[in-house]
Parts: sequence; C-alpha cells; structure tokens
Amino acid sequence: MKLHLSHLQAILRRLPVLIRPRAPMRTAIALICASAGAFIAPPPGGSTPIVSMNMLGLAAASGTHPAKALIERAAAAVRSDPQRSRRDAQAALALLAQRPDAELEIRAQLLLCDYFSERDRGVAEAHAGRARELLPLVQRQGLQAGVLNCAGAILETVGDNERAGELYDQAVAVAEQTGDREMLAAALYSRGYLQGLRARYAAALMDLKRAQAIYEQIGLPHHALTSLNGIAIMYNRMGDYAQARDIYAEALKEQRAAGMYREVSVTLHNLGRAHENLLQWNNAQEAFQQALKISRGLKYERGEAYALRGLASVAIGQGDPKGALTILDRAAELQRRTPDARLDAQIQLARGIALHHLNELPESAAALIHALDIFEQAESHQELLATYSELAAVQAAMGQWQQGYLQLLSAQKTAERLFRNQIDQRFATLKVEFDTAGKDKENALLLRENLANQNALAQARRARHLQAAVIVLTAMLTVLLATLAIHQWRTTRRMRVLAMTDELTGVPNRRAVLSRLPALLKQSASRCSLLIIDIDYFKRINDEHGHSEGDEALKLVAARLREGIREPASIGRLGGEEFVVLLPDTRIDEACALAERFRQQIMAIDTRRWAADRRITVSIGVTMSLALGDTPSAMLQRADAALYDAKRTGRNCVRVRLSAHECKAENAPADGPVDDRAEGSGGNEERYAQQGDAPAAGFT
Ligand SMILES: Nc1nc2c(ncn2[C@@H]2O[C@H](COP(=O)(O)OP(=O)(O)OP(=O)(O)O)[C@@H](O)[C@H]2O)c(=O)[nH]1
Repeated sequence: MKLHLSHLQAILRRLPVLIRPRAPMRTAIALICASAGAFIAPPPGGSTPIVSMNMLGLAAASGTHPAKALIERAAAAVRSDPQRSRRDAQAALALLAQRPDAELEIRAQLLLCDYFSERDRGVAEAHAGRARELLPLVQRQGLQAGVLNCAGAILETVGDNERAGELYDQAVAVAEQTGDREMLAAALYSRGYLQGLRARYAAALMDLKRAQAIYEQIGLPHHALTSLNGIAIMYNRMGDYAQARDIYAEALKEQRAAGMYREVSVTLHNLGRAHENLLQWNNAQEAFQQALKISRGLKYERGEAYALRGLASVAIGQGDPKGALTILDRAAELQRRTPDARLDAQIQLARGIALHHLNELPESAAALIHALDIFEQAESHQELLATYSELAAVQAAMGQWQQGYLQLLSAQKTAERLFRNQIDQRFATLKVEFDTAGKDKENALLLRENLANQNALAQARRARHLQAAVIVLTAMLTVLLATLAIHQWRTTRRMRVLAMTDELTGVPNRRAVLSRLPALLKQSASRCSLLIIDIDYFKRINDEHGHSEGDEALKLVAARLREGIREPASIGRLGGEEFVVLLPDTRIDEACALAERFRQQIMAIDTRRWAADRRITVSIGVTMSLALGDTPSAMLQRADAALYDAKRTGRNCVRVRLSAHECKAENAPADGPVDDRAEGSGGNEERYAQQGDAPAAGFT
C-alpha cells in the first residue's frame, strides 16, 4: 500500500492530541501566558480555582491589570480544562477592551489561538492575526516567536507538518535573535515534538533537551518536566523502552510532587506502555490501573479509555483474552464519546489479538484489518508491525495462506523499515548525545573560565577600592601627621622660647644669654665686651614696698636695658636683680659709655608711683675679652669683680676690669661715693639709695 502525504495529513487531522503528555502548541502558549505569573496547578481532583471578583479587585487595587489573573488561570487550564481556558481568555479580552494592554492582549489572543487551532482554523487564525498586529506595540519582541509558534500549531493540527516545521524554525530563530529564552524554549519544544512525529528522533531529542535545559535554567520546572516527557516519548518511539520507562518514572515523581494530576495519569499510561513493550506485565498492570484511577477521579474519559486499552493488553499477556475483551468493550465505548482514531486502532488491535486467542478468527481478522487501515495511514510502524504479524497468523489459521503470506511479507518489510529507522535514529541520537556532551564539557569549561575571570575581576575591583581607601587614609594620615608635626614644632618652639626666656621680665634668661658667649669669643673678629648690671639695695624695695613692687622694678630695669641696645648686642637676666649685656665687636670705651648711659637711664626711671622719694640705681661691672685665650667664665669673673668694685666703691657707678687683678673706675661717682648712710645700719649691705642723699651720678 502506498502512503500519500494527503493520507498522512488526513490521519493527523483525525488524531487528537490527547495522548501526548502535552500538546506542544498548548504547552508553548501556556508558557507564554504563564510567563509573568506563578503557574497555577490544578488542585487534586482537577478542579481549577476560580478567580473571584475579589481577586480581580485586589489586582486592580495593587496596580496590576485585572486581566492578568484571568490570563494566568487560562494558561494553567490549557491542559486540564480547555473550555475554562477559553472562557477565561475571552473574559480577559473583554477587560482588555476597557483598559488596553498590548502585551496581555497578545497572551490572551495566543491562548485563544491555541484553543481554536484544533477546532476552528479560521477563528484560530483571526486570533493569531490580532496578536501579530499588536506586536509593534510591545517591547518584548520575543513574543513574535509565540505568534509564529501559534501559526505553526494551526498548520500542524491540519496535518501540514512541512509548513508547521518552517514556522517553528522561524520561531526558534526569532527567539534566538531577540534573546528571549522563554520563547526559545517554547519554540524548541514545539519543533522537537513535531520532529518526533516525523520520525526524526535524533533532531527531536536535541530540541527537547535544549528546551528542558532552558526551562530549568530560567526556573520553570513544570515546563522542564513537560520537555522531559517529550524526551521519553522519543525514546519510546525509537524502541528504547527501558530508557523511556526510566524517564517516565522520574517525571512521575516530580509531577506527583507538583500535584499535576492530569499529567500524572498520562505519564502513568505512557509508563505502562513502556512496561508493556518490555513485556513486564505486572508493572504495566500497576501503571495502567493507577492511570485509570486518576483519570476516573478527574473524569478524564480519554485517559480512562487509554488506560483500559493498556489493561486489556496486560490481560492478554497474562492469558485472559476474555477478560481483555470485556475491558476493551468499555474502552471502545469511552472512545466513541471522545473520538480518537489512533486509540480506536489500538483497541481494534488488542481486540484482534484477544479474539485470535479465543479462536474467533473472522472477528479477529476484521478487527485487525480495521486497525491496519488506520495505522497504515498514520505510518505507525511499530503498531503496523504488530498488526501485520497478528493478521498473518489469523489468516493462516483461517487457511487464507496467500493473504497470510502477504501480511507476513508486509510485516517483514515494516519490521525492516522500523528497525532500520530505529537504528539510524539511535546512531544519530548517539552522535547528538556525543556532540552535546562535548559541547556541555566545553560550555562547562567556558563557564568555569568565565567564573574565574569574573572572580579575578571582582578581586581586582575590590583591590582597587581597597587601594583607593588606603590612598585616602594615607592622605588623611599625612595631613593629620603634618598638622601634629606643625603643632609639635610650634609647641617645641614655644617651649624653647619659654625655656630661654625669663618669665618675669621677658628678656632672655641666664642660660640663653650666656650660651652665646663662647661663640662670640670664637667668632668675633675684634673683641667683645660684657656688662653685669646689678640693682642697688634691691632688697629694700622688696622689704619696704612688697615683692610685687620689686618685680615691677625688675621689669622696668629690664625694659630700659632692652631699649638701650641694638643687634647684635643682647641682654639677659643672670638671676635675682642682676642683668648681663653682651656687646660683640665693642671696645671697652664704647662698652663703658653704654654702661654709663644705662646707669643714667635707670636712674631716670620714674618711681613716683610707688616710691616718690627714691630712685633706682645700678652698679655695673664692665670687661672686654682678652686678645688671646679668654673664656666665658673668665670674662664673667672679671665683670663680676668689676661689679664688686662698683658696689664696694659706693654703688651707682661703673667699674672696669680688663684683667683678673686690675680694677679701673670708669665713672667713679662724680659726685662722691655711695651713700651708705641712707638706711643707716645697712652699711655696704644697704644698696638702696635715697634720692637727694647722694649726688646726681651716685645712687639716688
Ligand atoms: N621682688 C623680687 N625680689 C627678688 C627676686 N629675685 C631676688 N630678689 C630679692 O633680691 C634681693 C637681693 O638682695 P641682696 O642680694 O641683698 O642685694 P641688694 O639688696 O640689692 O644689695 P646690693 O646688691 O648689695 O646693693 C633679695 O632680697 C632677693 O629676695 C625677684 O625675682 N623678685
């Protein structure tokens, strides 16, 4: 029998999509529509929660469009309750007419496109067209892949797999170009499923595996699970039942955990089918029974019919053809309510086998011929092989040797075709798996490298930040240290000044002034002179006027001395009422003249404020450095001796010592010696002169 494309299209039109774990189009649309919100899984028992007006009101109040909740619920119901999905999508469109939102409307239009793609091509195309019109209004250009997917599904449903494949290719390309991973996964799923239908299992597996990986990466585990089921179906079709069985078992666990009961019933059926192909009757029976129970609970008649067919097959395998026929009657009845050509053919095949076992040969042959017709059109090699073989045996048993032989030849040809294709596809799959594993390894390496680079970059960034922080801190520390250093320098300078200054009079102290003397003696080109000035009878001032007045007198004397010298000359307080004047490059006559000026100026100090009848007088000892080998102490001793001379010879006068023994009266008081009588008993010890008691040059 020659198979034409039109036959295939016709059979595909008749084949409902029910037994697939999820119809690819439905899945793709559901994914698009569920993308912005949580996937709403139907609760146990299959009833879908109702979006109340409160929910919608809440959505409006929280700023989300009220149509969004409806669209999400419609997306979730695509597989479990198509009617409800349609109603919700239409209600969403009504809301969107009042408050337009292009992206939400595209999603609603795609849901309706999905619903009608199996029922009314014209309406489905109108929805796809409207979604296409809205595309320029949305930012998410990846949605274009969703529209292409929908158009592909319309063509797939009517059996135009060639053009459907082209549209899925475009959808994949658009999703890849726009970088829309979710759309890409949906398009890959659709294309992969179609490849499987066209017996291109290797290519199908590649697409489905990519879709599964993307769903896992973008956090859509339910969709990843759907892809996994698709993968298992491909293995089943390639005759790798054990692989298929293992994947179904794995998917089942996750579907159960997620409460996806309708999917659980479908996967259980597929698992039973894998066991059936492996002739594992007990396992198959258990799986079919569970599938039947859940389908009944969900009132999912098509699922129930498929499970019953499986149980009938198990009954035959276990040697109970009669029981099988009873089960098949119930399955056929359910199938008639929800027509499904492939299921019809499978029921007929099982009937044929059971009847053969019961030796009801003509009925068996009729059932098998009925099944054969459908399987031939669908080019379902595996089932064709079983049907041809069974029919050959029945016809042989009926004595129809020639027909039986022809069926046997067909069975042989089909087996050859089936096995060749399965082997080809297995090899292709192995190659794809090998390539994918290689690429995965490469990707993992790249990922690791990328991660290492990122870590290095992050570390470099951290180091830069740290460096900047260190620089800032260093700068701050430098400023702080500089400030501290300046402060310290100022403090030190102030302390040094304080340490070298006489606190009371403000003139340099003994240490400060005498520290200059050695250098002066060394450096001075010519000789230097030194004066020691001592206030006469200073004790009396203290005694008679108080210590503070004594301080005042000291300050006044110091001020006169400071006023009386110019750089490089310097003065200092030796201690008590004694001052010293250093005169670099000054000859003795100039020094004596200066001493005399000091004596007179100090005597001229106005003391009326505290002692109207007294004057301050000073005695001054003068010396000059020796031409050779002079020392500071020797100079001081000479000046001190001169001072002693001045005191001894009556005070208020200037005396000179140029050598250790010489004594020279510079200004022996012109007007007479010291008036030691002034205070009577003081004698030479009484150095405070009373005004008027002594002549002008003496102590007054
Ligand atoms: N008010 C005040 N008195 C001081 C200070 N330093 C020393 N004296 C006093 O100066 C006096 C010095 O007395 P004397 O050494 O007897 O000398 P004098 O009375 O000037 O007599 P002659 O030097 O012999 O003329 C002492 O009574 C010290 O107490 C000071 O800083 N302030």
